[in-house]
Amino acid sequence: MPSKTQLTGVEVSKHHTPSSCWVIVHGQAYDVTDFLPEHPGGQKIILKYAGKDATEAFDPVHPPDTLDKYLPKDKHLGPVDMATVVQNTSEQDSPEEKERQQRIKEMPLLSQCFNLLDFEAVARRVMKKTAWAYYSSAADDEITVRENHAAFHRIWFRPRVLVNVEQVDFSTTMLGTKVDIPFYVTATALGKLGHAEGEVVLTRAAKKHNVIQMIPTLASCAFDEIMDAAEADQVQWLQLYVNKDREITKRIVQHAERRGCKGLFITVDAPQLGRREKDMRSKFDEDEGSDVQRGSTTDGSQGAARAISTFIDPALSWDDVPWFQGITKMPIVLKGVQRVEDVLKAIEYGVQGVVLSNHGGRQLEFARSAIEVLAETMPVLRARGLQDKIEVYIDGGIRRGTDILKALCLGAKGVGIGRPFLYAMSTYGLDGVDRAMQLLKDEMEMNMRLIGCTKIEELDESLVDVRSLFNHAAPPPDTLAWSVYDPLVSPEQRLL
Ligand SMILES: Cc1cc2c(cc1C)[n+](S(=O)(=O)[O-])c1c(=O)[nH]c(=O)nc-1n2C[C@H](O)[C@H](O)[C@H](O)COP(=O)(O)O
Repeated sequence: MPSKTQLTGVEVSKHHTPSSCWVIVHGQAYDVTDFLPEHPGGQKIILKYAGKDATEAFDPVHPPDTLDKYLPKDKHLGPVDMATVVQNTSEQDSPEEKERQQRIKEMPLLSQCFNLLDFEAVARRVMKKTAWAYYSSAADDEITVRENHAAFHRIWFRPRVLVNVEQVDFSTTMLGTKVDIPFYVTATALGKLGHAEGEVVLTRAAKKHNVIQMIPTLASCAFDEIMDAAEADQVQWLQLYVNKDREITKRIVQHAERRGCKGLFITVDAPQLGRREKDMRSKFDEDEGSDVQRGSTTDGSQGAARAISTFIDPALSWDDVPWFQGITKMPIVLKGVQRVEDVLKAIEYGVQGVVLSNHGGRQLEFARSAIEVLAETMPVLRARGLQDKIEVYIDGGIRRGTDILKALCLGAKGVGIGRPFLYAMSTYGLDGVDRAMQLLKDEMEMNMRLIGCTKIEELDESLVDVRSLFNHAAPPPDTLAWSVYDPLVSPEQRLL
């Protein structure tokens, strides 16, 4: 029997309309009637769970403290006797979900994943449709996301031989922090779409391998939750989407600095989030809204991306850089720079670093790969004696130790890796991310030996052949167009 102070499922279920809307989250009932018009993810998603348990839809995209932060105390109605709540099992009972559960049972052993793409193959088979769509999607025809990977295959090595490579050390520093290997976990939003614990899984793996984690603005976990999950000396950076309301941005940046973040990565390639059609197609439910910052309404029908990003300020410009330098002492890095002219400008403005990046192909379609922009940039900086004035990182399409080595030979300080760690987390949890990072370490050690180097400082452009890198003769296949192309004369007609 429910205790006197507990609400029952029947009582909550009576409040399922826009004029009286209660939901249950983590066993607590909330009156969200007045909040409906303010919900950044739109009203529909909440009304879909009106009078019901909304926990499963709520968790992937809202940090746990969201309701405490945004809902007045008098709307917190108290505990619900969950034994009296009728759970919505329609999705679990669907044939698709049953098939997915079967594929999960048949997953390969973790030890059978030998490279980062193996995790992607498993993720594609076992992840929920919405989660796979959000993580894997990229802009428009997904040409750039494939170019990010393909560009590395247009670079060949010129290895040294007869070098004593018995002792190999690929540790380095990033913004002054010593790391065991020159990659970091880059910012990727909505970690709980792939794993119930979200970004804190990446925090734990980053600690184990002494690499840096970049905390996303749009994380599923609360920022403080991710900082608290780090161990004493573990270094984390903050990735920032700049809010139209600069007071909110200032609060976020100064809080991150107080908590000990060691770098501010301002995302500059997303004045508006790109058009990611896989994400849109997966009918991202407007109500899975997101922990967007206040003051914006969203159009959930555009998939997760649009539903979580209308707070981002498209007016952000170079004029804002001095303002940021005035509100924080953290090193400032511009994430999403895509041409050498802007790297030179970043040096003029005195920022400490840039990430050459096209956002994993999720933003401007036909943006060039970061490795190609790197190969364009570093010779110009060296010619002007500016190569030590700024730390240059790249991300996008890095899947092998050799990709990391090519980037460092061309002058990168380090690289960011996104999707592979999401897929490893979504399939095998912490063990998956741990193995993914170890695989990269093993590949780095072997390939450092094979190119005849023992330390990061020895990696230079003489070790790579980039003659075909700038040759776009064969861009990634335009699969979408070719799949629907209707030739003027069909092959059968041609035979007549
Ligand atoms: C895969 C992924 C990437 C996202 C990402 C979410 C996902 C699922 N999100 S997004 O929702 O807005 O697009 C972010 C983000 O929050 N902020 C950001 O700066 N970059 C974001 N990125 C881009 C990311 O930081 C790297 O630039 C990109 O992932 C590198 O490419 P790979 O995935 O191939 O390693």
